[in-house]
Amino acid sequence: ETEITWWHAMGGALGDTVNQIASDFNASQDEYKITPVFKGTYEETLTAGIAAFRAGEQPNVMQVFDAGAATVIGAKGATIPVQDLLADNGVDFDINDYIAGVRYFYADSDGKMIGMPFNSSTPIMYFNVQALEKAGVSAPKTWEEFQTVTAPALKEAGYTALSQSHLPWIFTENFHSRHNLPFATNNNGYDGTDTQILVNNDAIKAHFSAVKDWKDNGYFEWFGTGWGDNQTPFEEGKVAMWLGSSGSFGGLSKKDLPFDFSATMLPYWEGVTKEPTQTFIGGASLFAMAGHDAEENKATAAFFDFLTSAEVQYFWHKETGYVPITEAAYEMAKADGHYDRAPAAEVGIQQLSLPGGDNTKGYRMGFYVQIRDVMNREYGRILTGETSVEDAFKTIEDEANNLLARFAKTQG
Ligand SMILES: O=P(O)(O)OC[C@H](O)CO
Repeated sequence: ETEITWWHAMGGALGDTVNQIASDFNASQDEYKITPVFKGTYEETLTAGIAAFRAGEQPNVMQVFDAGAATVIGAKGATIPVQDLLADNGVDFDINDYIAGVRYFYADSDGKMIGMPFNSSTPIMYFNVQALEKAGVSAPKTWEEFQTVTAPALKEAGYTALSQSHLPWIFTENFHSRHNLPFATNNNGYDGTDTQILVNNDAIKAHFSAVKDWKDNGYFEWFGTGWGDNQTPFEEGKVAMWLGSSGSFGGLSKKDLPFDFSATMLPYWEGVTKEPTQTFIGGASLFAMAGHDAEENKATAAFFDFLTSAEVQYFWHKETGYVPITEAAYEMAKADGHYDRAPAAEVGIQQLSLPGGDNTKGYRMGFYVQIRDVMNREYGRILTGETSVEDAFKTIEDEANNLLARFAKTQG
């Protein structure tokens, strides 16, 4: 039996599902055994993986989140492109089996898939059904509706209207995609590494000015950069609407919440666009780390083959809320009546399937994890009144461009 390891960042209910998939794989055959190891947050898992690679102790499979993708894809020799791994080990692979939104996010500039899409999500709006009923409103489609109708009514009914769990992901990266606005030069970073960020623009500055006003009016609360810090007040029924990941659906469903919840698409600014576009995938993918022998690589390929089967993908989607990454798994979910039973479970994939544009496929920027740190620091300073929106975005632009220039140098 060949043993392989899988480092991941899936805690709580997600971790239970990861363990279940690993056990099912191990039980499905007797040649290979995979051991999943929880390594903490996405950031901690990436840091641990890079350190392990430098020490020659890397796992066979490493989960890398969206923000770390450019860095890992750019680290030549650190991973085996998944498309090569599968072909070398006789596993059928057709990129067109994957839904359009996930096909090229973890691919190189030639369209070769480098990372195996695994947990693909998108940010959506969850809401407390009874809170909205009490306030006599429905979930807003636009931010204009939010600030003029929904939030004042919810405040009157005794609720903070909104919280969110990831300002860079939801209010920055997907803000640009939802409004089809360019986020970086070079085709949002996909066409080269001499890229500059385009985050210092009027639309997002107006958005953050509005968010600060909402906070000052008691319509919005920011509980810090921690994901759970912002989700918990929603679960407790204090905050009526919460922007989180479609991958939070399963965890919320398994909790005994004191209200019914549902979900809808991420609002947009009608003043910015009358034709809102799709968001792009978040979450993470699995990379096959280089430096292992042929038998272990064969085991990794077998595991990826198992993982991407329609049955396993549908199980993962149903349990967690991460979107089905293959057309076959999506069809299986529909045929099984999953969305008849839980309509909110389809919101993520529906939002990913809205009309797209030139700027809706995400971004490719190296050292982006550090760029998010700069954003989080500056956004926190905006919300606590320590800096102005204007100064914060100038700082983010300058520091991000310095990081991008440093990354470009590492790429030769
Ligand atoms: O919470 P997830 O897994 O949907 O990931 C959200 C973001 O994409 C993380 O960068």
